[in-house]
Amino acid sequence: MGSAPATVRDIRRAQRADGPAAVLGIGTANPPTCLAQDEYPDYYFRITHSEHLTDLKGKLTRICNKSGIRQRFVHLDEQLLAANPDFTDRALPSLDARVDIASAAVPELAARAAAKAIAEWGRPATDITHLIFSTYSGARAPSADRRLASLLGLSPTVSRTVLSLHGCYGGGRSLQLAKELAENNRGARVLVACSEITLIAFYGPEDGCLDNILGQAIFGDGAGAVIVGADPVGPVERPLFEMAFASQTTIPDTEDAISMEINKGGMEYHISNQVPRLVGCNVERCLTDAFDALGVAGVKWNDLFWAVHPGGRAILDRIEGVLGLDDDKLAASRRVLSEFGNMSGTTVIFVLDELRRRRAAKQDTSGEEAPEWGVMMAFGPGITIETMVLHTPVGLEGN
Ligand SMILES: CC(=O)CC(=O)SCCNC(=O)CCNC(=O)[C@H](O)C(C)(C)COP(=O)(O)OP(=O)(O)OC[C@H]1O[C@@H](n2cnc3c(N)ncnc32)[C@H](O)[C@@H]1OP(=O)(O)O
Repeated sequence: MGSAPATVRDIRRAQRADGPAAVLGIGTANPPTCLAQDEYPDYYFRITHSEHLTDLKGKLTRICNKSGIRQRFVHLDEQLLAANPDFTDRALPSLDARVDIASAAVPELAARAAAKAIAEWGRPATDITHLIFSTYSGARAPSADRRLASLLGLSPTVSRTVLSLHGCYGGGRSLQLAKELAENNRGARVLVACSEITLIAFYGPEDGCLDNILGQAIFGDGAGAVIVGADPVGPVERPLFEMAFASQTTIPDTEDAISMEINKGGMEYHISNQVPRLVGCNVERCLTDAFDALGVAGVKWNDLFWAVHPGGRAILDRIEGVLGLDDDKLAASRRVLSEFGNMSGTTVIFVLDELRRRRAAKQDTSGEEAPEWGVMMAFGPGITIETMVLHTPVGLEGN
């Protein structure tokens, strides 16, 4: 190997970044059709020709009223449904048509979010070295990551990875993987893109299928993108959140609590009504383990900032209760739930975006310092809990 002696250890050291991975840009996007939550039961039962199922409509109305959601955005509008009437009946083989639509729409939505993240980051898209794409709508190869790379004009040497069917922890998982890539590859710039459209799992109401009624009440469509990299190059790159520690925990004996399955009629899912309790019983242990790993004891949860996946209003209530959080601590999560619903893995990226805006606004209006340390958490099938300890560089405008 040439004249200079180099050990594998030296090479390894030179390959790694010096500092922690950080979020360098965030972007989000939604499809244009906006549905008001208080009108949704009428809308859904009308477009699925199911007005006669009055008990189910009553149930959907009750859940919508308690969901903490004001509005959601969806790709599947009335016109698209009229062109694909089979989508209302999950017994019909509509998967091909759904996959056709999703294969175009999912990367296009991701591209809109990614363009915003790249613009905030400030460097050309061709400087992106890695791409991690997460979606529950993927059922083809080459898949949405390949299409997104083309839409954005990424380099042909970009290293691509797809995460499929991770559901609501897809965003958390992608960000942890991005952290590992950025810290282990000096100079790496990782684009994380999550894009979810509920079209793959849309069907009409059926007696005995209450999971669908819950899903109809809470899920929405959206895409989120984040640029992650270590050792930011100033003055162009400005770290929004540094990623201090990340872990994944699986709650034992909960395989059946949240599940998703692709069938001939689209994706079906099950969400146990025990999910808020199961998540609530396990979050504190995940947090304590994370801070123990950092060698920090006795953390007061109210001294942190919080970016929690708003899977449902009851999940946020439960977490707030078990951790004794002040009223405003989950405000970013509640706001995203209210304005967009649960967009599965994408949602936590919207929460990070909302959180940094709130922090900047607070600093501008009151001059009050927001907490320096915080936590991001996301939950999904498994039940899997993703935990990440975040740090905001002090004195940076916009943090
Ligand atoms: C997909 C992924 O990977 C990850 C995810 O995020 S999965 C989704 C996670 N989200 C959840 O699990 C939802 C959490 N639950 C909630 O937010 C709330 O329970 C809720 C908004 C659904 C209802 O609010 P609430 O305060 O519990 O009201 P409550 O009056 O007790 O219940 C209202 C109705 O919801 C129903 N309900 C609650 N959880 C349900 C569930 N998991 N499935 C079906 N119905 C459910 C109740 O049975 C009740 O029905 P009735 O009115 O007929 O009695």
